[in-house]
Amino acid sequence: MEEASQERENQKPYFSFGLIADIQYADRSNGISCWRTMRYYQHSLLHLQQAIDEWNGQEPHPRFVLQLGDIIDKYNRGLGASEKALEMVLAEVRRAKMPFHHIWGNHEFYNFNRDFLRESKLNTAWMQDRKQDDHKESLDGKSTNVDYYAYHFSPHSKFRFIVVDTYDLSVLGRRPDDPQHLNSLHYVESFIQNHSGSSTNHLLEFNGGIGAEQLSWLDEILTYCDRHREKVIMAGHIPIHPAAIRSHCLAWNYKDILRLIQSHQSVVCYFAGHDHDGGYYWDSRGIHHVTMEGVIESPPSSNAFGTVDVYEDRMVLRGKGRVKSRGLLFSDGR
Ligand SMILES: Nc1ncnc2c1ncn2[C@@H]1O[C@H](COP(=O)(O)OP(=O)(O)O)[C@@H](O)[C@H]1O
Repeated sequence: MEEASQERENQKPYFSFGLIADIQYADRSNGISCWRTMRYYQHSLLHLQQAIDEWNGQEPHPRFVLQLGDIIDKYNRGLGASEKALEMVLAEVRRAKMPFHHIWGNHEFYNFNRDFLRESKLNTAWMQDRKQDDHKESLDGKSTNVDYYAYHFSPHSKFRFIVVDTYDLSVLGRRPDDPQHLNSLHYVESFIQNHSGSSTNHLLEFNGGIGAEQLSWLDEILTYCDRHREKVIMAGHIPIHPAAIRSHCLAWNYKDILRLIQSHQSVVCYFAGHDHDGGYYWDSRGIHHVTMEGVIESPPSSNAFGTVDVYEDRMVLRGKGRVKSRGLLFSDGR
């Protein structure tokens, strides 16, 4: 028994990656949010610096970082400082020895529209995987639909990461006459009409969902991963499991998303941000739902980021500041 745990301790991970969420930088004094929580708008940049220093100093350093969205705060827009604030955080990101995969959250859409984001450094889909496997079955990393921002990549033959766009269904980021904007309004209206007994607390403007086309793209990728015995780690801004959050921060169509990913044995974990208190749940199908604590609500004496070590049978999240450390075991068959 002791030998087994000793062996475990001596094991080297296949690779590691960093996690950080809700930096929400703005050149603005600390303030209380409408949820009566304290937000540290300027200090969040120092927190990002500290996280990058720590990752750069790790040996070996993490292969990449998943930045889970809301990199700058909505207040920048009112200050006319959206591009400047973005440049400030990206200047920090450039110091990192590893690439960042950026996810888009509601605050990206308060500051910019999709056309801007697509052309910006926050579009990291160029790191998508376009590899062909041994059977010459091609798996094109990027979705063919240009309107949503989702892609996948494989840093190790046994693992694949899928970045999903949880504002694909949304009333943020598109012009009011855009077909997908209208489609999103229609989704909410018809949900309210057809689900009279269900809770609609999460159908808020600052949440959104994954549209039908993206879901079918996801289904295809996950089918490929099931077949090739790859373990899938998903990441999106909005949480998708009601037990992994403390508030109403839940994707509009979380039930559809959960139903889909739980039907594929490849999915082992879903990382999200958005709910700054963080949360965790290991669902009935063995999928770990980790909601990362937000940098913006971390006092100067603390922080909120993590490094995940990936092994054959588990991941280990080493949390810093408000982020709890956790072992994330892969269930049998996952
Ligand atoms: N009903 C609620 N009660 C308390 N906090 C909530 C509630 N709904 C959402 N939140 C909080 O709102 C935050 C999401 O914030 P954010 O994306 O920054 O938008 P905003 O700036 O509009 O609050 C999360 O920290 C979440 O916990």
